[in-house]
Amino acid sequence: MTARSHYRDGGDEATTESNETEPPVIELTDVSFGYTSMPVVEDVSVSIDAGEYVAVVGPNGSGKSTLMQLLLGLLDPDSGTAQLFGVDATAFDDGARVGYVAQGAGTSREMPITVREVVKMGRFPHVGFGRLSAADWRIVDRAIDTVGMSAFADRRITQLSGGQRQRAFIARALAGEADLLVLDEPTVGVDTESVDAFYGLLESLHDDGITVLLIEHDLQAVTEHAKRVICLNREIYFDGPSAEFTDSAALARAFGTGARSLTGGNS
Ligand SMILES: Nc1ncnc2c1ncn2[C@@H]1O[C@H](COP(=O)(O)OP(=O)(O)OP(=O)(O)O)[C@@H](O)[C@H]1O
Repeated sequence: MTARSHYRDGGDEATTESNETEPPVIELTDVSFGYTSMPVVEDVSVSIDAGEYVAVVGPNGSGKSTLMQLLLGLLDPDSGTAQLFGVDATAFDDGARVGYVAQGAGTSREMPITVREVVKMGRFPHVGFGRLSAADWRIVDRAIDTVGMSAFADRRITQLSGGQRQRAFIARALAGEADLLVLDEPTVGVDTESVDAFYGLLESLHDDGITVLLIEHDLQAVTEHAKRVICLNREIYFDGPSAEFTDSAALARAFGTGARSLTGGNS
């Protein structure tokens, strides 16, 4: 039995089989980190299991991106431990299992390549830099179709809207058969009409058993869509079901007195 997502099987099965002995996808234990002697993440312990859909929220400069880099092994904790799929995050080397969509991904002008070429890169960990087989190309095209980008497959990535670019990079992760999708503020630059559709896509990937972890500034969107919320402001102020976050005192404590309600537009 495996806790890996069913996306690779064509998504026919709606649930993820779990194995009692499978380690959490992400496990941070008492992690502290500072760029200087001042910690920006302090004593953070978080465990995320396969198939969860989690949003990290917090005010500007509260350590959200730093936390993502710690759990992806891009930064080494000053103290505590960070594990990815049961392995020390900095030593983790099965990069295809993790699809990371950074903020502003694909906006560089040095990237005049098409959506299909971007998504094709998702196969490289599996085939090296060799030629893709017909089966690999089917996986690429299915990934593009899953994110609703078939009509734009030959469009240059630099000629897409913010939301379309996000979809292209999610497709690259799907082509790599990622089990974990990590997104840093994915709806920045996405027009309001497309935000719901974007969350619909994340929901369907979650239904396929993919673990979804995102940083989101839109608190309303978080409580509507993510299943679990982690509210960070150097330390964790709240970690629980998103439905319980709405009126949480933690919201006011983490964001300050101006953010007592989610309808106030604070972020
Ligand atoms: N490379 C760096 N070197 C030094 N300080 C940094 C670096 N990156 C971030 N910081 C500082 O660490 C703190 C946390 O930053 P981080 O980017 O993790 O916050 P964030 O919650 O993601 O912020 P935002 O919501 O504004 O993107 C901030 O005070 C920031 O200025």
